[in-house]
Amino acid sequence: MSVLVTGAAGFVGSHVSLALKKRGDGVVGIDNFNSYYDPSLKKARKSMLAEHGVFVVAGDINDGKLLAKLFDVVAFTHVMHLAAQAGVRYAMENPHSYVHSNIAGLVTLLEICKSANPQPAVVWASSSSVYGLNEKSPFSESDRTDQPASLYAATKKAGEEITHTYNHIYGLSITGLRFFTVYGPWGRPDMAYFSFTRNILQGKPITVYRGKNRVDLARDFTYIDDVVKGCLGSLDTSAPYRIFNLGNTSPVTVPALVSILERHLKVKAKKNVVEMPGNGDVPFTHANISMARREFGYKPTTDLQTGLKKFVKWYLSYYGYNHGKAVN
Ligand SMILES: NC(=O)c1ccc[n+]([C@@H]2O[C@H](COP(=O)([O-])OP(=O)(O)OC[C@H]3O[C@@H](n4cnc5c(N)ncnc54)[C@H](O)[C@@H]3O)[C@@H](O)[C@H]2O)c1
Ligand SMILES: O=C(O)[C@H]1O[C@H](OP(=O)(O)OP(=O)(O)OC[C@H]2O[C@@H](n3ccc(=O)[nH]c3=O)[C@H](O)[C@@H]2O)[C@H](O)[C@@H](O)[C@@H]1O
Repeated sequence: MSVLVTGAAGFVGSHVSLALKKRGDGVVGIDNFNSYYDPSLKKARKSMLAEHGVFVVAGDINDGKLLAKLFDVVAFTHVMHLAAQAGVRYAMENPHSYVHSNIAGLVTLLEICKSANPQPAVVWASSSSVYGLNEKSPFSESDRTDQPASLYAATKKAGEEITHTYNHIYGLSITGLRFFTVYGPWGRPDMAYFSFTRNILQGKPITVYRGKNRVDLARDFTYIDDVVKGCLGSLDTSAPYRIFNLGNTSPVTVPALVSILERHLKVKAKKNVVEMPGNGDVPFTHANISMARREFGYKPTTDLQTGLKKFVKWYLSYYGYNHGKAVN
C-alpha cells in the first residue's frame, strides 16, 4: 500500500511510519512541526525516519493546495491521519489550536480524500477522552460519548461525526481509533510519564492529581508498539465506517505509575499530591478491546512495567542522566 501519514513527526506518527516502511509499504509524511512541545524532538524523529527512507513534508493539513499536490504526485491508497492538537489540559490555554487542527484540518484533509482517484481508505486517531463523564467500565465502542469533559474530547467526538458524514455522502472508507494514553520511546514531553521522568531526574517535584474523596486517578496506559500493531491491522482491513478502542485493558493508577518510574530511574520522586483541578481530566479510563481483537486480531502484549523500562532506556540514551534543561 501507499500511505500518507499526517503528524508523521509526532510520537505515534513516527512509529507508525517506520513500521509501515519496514514492512515494505510506501510512506510519505506530513507535519507542521508546531511548537506545542519541543520541535527539536519532532525534527529528531524526522531525521530518524529519513535514515529509513521516509520523507516528512513540512506543511499544515489545512493547506488544501499542498495536500492536493501530494495526491497528484502519489496515488495514495491509504491515509493514516495522526496530525492533531493533542493534550487534554492545554485546551483551556489555547482552544483555537484544537479547532484549527482537529476540526478545520480534518475537513480539509477529508475534502481532498473524497475527490482523490483512487479514493484512499482513511484511518485516523480519535481518543479515549470521548467517553468523557461516562463512568461505565470498561468502555465499549457503543457506550455514550456525548458528555465530553474537555474541548479536546469534544473535537475528537466532532471528528467521529464529521468522518461519518464523509462516509455517508462520499463513500469514504473511514476507521476511527480511540487510543488510550499511549506511551513509549520517542514519546510526548507534555504527557505525565515523560514530564515525571524529567522532573524526577532533575530532583524537581512532580504534581500527582487525585480524584474526589482521595481516589487515585487511573489510566489504561497503552504501549506504543501495541498501538502501532492496531494501526497497521486497521489499515489492512478497511471497511466502510468503523470505530475501535485501542487500549490495554488493565488500568494502572497514577501513583503506581510513579512507583514504577522510581524503580526504573532508581530515584525517589518528590510528590505534591493535589486534588484534580477541573481542567478536562477524567478519573479513569479502561478499554474493552474485543471489537478490535475480533476484526484484526488486536492483542496488546506489553504491561506498564515493561513498557516504562523501554521508555526509560530510550530517555536516558536520548537525553542522558543530566537532561532536562532543554525540553519543555
Ligand atoms: N498519545 C496519546 O496518548 C494519544 C491518545 C489518544 C489519542 N491520541 C491522538 O493520536 C494522534 C497522535 O498523537 P501523538 O501522541 O503522536 O501526538 P503528537 O503531538 O506527538 O503528534 C501529532 C503531530 O501532528 C502535528 N500536527 C498538529 N497539527 C497539525 C496540522 N494542523 N498540520 C500538520 N501537522 C500537525 C504535530 O506537529 C505533531 O508532530 C493525535 O490525533 C492524538 O490526538 C494520542
Ligand atoms: O487517552 C487519551 O485519549 C488521551 O491520553 C492522554 O491524556 P491523559 O490520559 O490525560 O495523559 P497524561 O497527560 O499523561 O496524564 C495521565 C494521568 O496523569 C495525571 N497527571 C497528569 C499531569 C500531571 O502533572 N499530574 C498528573 O497526575 C492525569 O490527571 C492523568 O490521570 C493524551 O495526552 C491525550 O492526547 C489523549 O487523547
